[in-house]
Amino acid sequence: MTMVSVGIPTVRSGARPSLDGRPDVPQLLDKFGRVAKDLRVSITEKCSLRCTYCMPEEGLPAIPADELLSATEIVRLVTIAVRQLGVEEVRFTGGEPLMRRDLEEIIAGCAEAVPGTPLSMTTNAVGLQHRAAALAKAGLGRINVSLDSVDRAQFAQLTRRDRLQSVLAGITAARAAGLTPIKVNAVLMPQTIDGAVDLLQWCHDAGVELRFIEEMPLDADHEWARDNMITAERLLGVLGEHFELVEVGRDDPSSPAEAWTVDGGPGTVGIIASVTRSFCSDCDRTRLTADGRVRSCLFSDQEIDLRDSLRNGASDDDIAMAWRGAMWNKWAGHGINVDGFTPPERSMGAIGG
Ligand SMILES: Nc1nc2c(ncn2[C@@H]2O[C@H](COP(=O)(O)OP(=O)(O)OP(=O)(O)O)[C@@H](O)[C@H]2O)c(=O)[nH]1
Ligand SMILES: C[S@@+](CC[C@H](N)C(=O)[O-])C[C@H]1O[C@@H](n2cnc3c(N)ncnc32)[C@H](O)[C@@H]1O
Ligand code: SF4
Ligand code: SF4
Repeated sequence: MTMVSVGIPTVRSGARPSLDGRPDVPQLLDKFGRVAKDLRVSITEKCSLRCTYCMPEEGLPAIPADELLSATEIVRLVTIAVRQLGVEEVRFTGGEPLMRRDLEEIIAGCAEAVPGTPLSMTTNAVGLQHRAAALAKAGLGRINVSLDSVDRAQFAQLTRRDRLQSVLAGITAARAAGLTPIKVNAVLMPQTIDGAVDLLQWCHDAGVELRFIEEMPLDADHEWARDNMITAERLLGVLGEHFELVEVGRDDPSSPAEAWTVDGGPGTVGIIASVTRSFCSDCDRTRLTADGRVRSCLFSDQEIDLRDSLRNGASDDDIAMAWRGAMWNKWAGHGINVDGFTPPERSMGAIGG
C-alpha cells in the first residue's frame, strides 16, 4: 500500500516551549551551542512539478487561503528574525515560491524592512523567465535551481511534468537578471544516476555550480529506502570515471555542501550528503512553514505556531521569545541513522526544503 502523508505535526499554539537553562541572549541558541542565523521561509505548499522524492502525484492538500501567512505577515516575521534574533540571511522556498503571485511583493517588503540582509530563493525555475527581472528589481539577490536531469524524458519521468525547457529558460533569464551566483540542486535517484555526468557537464558549460543531494526520507509517499539511495560514495565513483575530482571540503562549516574541484578547477561540484555525512552538528537553520510555524529541524514534528500569535495581537518581543524557545528545544540531529527512526509527518514540500 502506498501511504501519502502530508502531516499535521504536534503544534503548540499559545503554549510557550520551556526556556529552562537558556542563557539570556537574543540569538536563536540551542542546547547544543548552535546558533541559527539562516532563516528559510516556506511561502506555499503548491508546486508546478511533482518530483517523486518530494510530492505525491496529486500534489499536497491545499492550505486554505486564510491559514497561509500573508505578505505582510511574512515581512513582519522576517523583520523580527533579523532585528531581534540575529538572523543574517533569508531564503524563500516552498513548495514552489513562484506559485505565489505576490512573491515580488514579499521580496520587496523584506528588502525594504531589512536592507542589507541577503535574500535568496530555492526554486524549480518553471516560469521564472517571465519574472526574473522583476524579482531582481524587488531585491532578490540570488537563486538555487532544482534540476535533476538535462535529459527531457528523464526530467519528465522524475518530475511527472514535461517542463525541462521552461526550467532552462528560467536559468538563462535569471543569469541575465543578475540573480547570481546560480547553484543547481539535483537529488539523484537510481533512474537518473546515468544522467549525472551529462548534468555536470551541462552545468560546467553553463557556468553554474552543481550540487548533488542524497535523498532524505522526506518524500510524501514514504517510499524512501536506504538501499535505493544514491550515496555520496557511489556518486563519486560514477563521476570519478569521467572527471578528475579533488576534495576541497566546505567553505563554511554550516553549509550542507562539500565541494570537489572538477578537472583541476576552478569549477567545482558539490555533494550534500545529509544522510551518510550528516552536518547536523554545525546546523545554523531555522524554518518558518507557509502556515506560520517555527520548525527547528527538518525532521522535528514539534512546531510552534507564530501565526495565531501574530493574529491575536502578540508583540514583536513575545513572538521573538516564542521563536527562541522553539530553537532552544531543537534536537541534536535528524536521527535517520538511529534504530527506530521514523520520518516526520510533513514531507519536504510541506516543510520548505
Ligand atoms: N539535512 C538538511 N538538508 C538540508 C537543509 N537545508 C537544505 N538541505 C538540503 O540541501 C539542499 C540544498 O538546499 P538549498 O536550498 O539550495 O540551500 P543551501 O545549500 O543552504 O544554499 P546555499 O547557501 O546557496 O549554499 C536541499 O535541497 C536539501 O536537500 C537542512 O537544514 N538540513
Ligand atoms: C522542497 S524544494 C522547494 C523549492 C523548489 N520547489 C525547488 O524544488 O527548488 C527544496 C529542495 O528540497 C529538495 N528535496 C525535496 N525532497 C527531497 C528529499 N526527499 N531529499 C532531499 N532533498 C529533497 C529539492 O531537491 C529542492 O532542492
Ligand atoms: S522538490 Fe520542489 S519542485 Fe520538486 S515537487 Fe518538491 S517542491 Fe516541487
Ligand atoms: S536535519 Fe535538522 S539538525 Fe540536521 S542539518 Fe537539517 S535542520 Fe539541521
